[in-house]
Amino acid sequence: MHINNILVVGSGAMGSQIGLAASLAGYATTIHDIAAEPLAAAREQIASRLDSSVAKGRLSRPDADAALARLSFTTSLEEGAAGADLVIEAATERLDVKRAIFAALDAAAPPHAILATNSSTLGSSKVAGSTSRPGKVCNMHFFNPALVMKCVEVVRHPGTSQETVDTVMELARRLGKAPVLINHEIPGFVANRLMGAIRDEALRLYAEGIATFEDIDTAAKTALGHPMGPFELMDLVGLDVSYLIRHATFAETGDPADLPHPALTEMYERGDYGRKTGKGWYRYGEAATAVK
Ligand SMILES: NC(=O)c1ccc[n+]([C@@H]2O[C@H](COP(=O)([O-])OP(=O)(O)OC[C@H]3O[C@@H](n4cnc5c(N)ncnc54)[C@H](O)[C@@H]3O)[C@@H](O)[C@H]2O)c1
Repeated sequence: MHINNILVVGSGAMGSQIGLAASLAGYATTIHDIAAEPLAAAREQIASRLDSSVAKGRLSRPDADAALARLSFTTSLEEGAAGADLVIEAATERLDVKRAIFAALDAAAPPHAILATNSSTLGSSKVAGSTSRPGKVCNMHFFNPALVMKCVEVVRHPGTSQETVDTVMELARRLGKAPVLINHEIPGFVANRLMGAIRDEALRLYAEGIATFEDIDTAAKTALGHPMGPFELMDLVGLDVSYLIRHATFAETGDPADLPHPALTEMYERGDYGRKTGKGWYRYGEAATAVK
């Protein structure tokens, strides 16, 4: 299926960068949000990101201007969906919100349009039933920051059609990404499960007093070539986010092994969320560099 027009729903951390990636790849792209403020902030951030790419010589001025001209912004879902061939939903991570969005998209988007969700934790089978086109629904899971990270996980639910999978994989390639296909929905998909396994082992080693968290981070970087240690990564992602994801996973699986590690719970309850609060495993100064 040929894609010309893309709608991105949600203009937050992920939606704004997914929208920019699509317009840079040449697609006429609309970004929608329920509120005008985040939409205006996204537009401003996109314009300044393009300016800085031009200043660094990574993008020509005409290409930056053309990318901005291919983007439009709207608070009307109906307006944004009307001409869309493919929608990437990147709104707040709440099932009720996403179900309502998918029902509205189903009513407003052309019958051929594919409806994908960028959700990290909700398999698309949870929203496909809100539409009359479950075969055209899947996860298209980008990583943060979406402009930079190459991986996109395309996750099919049992009813996703092969044409939908092929179209979304091809779109990801056209956005300059390296898509991976996940054949069955599983909490955390693949990349976050791998990351979770490393994080859990790091927490276990630390809690048993085998090594300090600083030394565990050092080993991950110097022996495994990871750009960041698991504790540094938890601070970057936000300990609150890690904590809430573990609870959401536990709610789905009922497996006590999926509950957050006690060290994580303790920090969450203290309000030490990592970089965003200035203290997590490490302490962060004004410039958000670790000062320990
Ligand atoms: N942040 C990450 O690292 C990350 C990584 C991969 C995937 N995701 C997924 O991306 C999605 C968005 O995450 P985010 O971090 O960008 O969140 P965010 O909070 O930065 O942005 C969400 C945006 O959605 C908007 N919104 C809320 N309800 C809406 C509605 N009904 N219609 C339209 N817009 C609505 C909000 O106003 C907000 O601007 C989530 O599903 C999340 O699981 C996030």
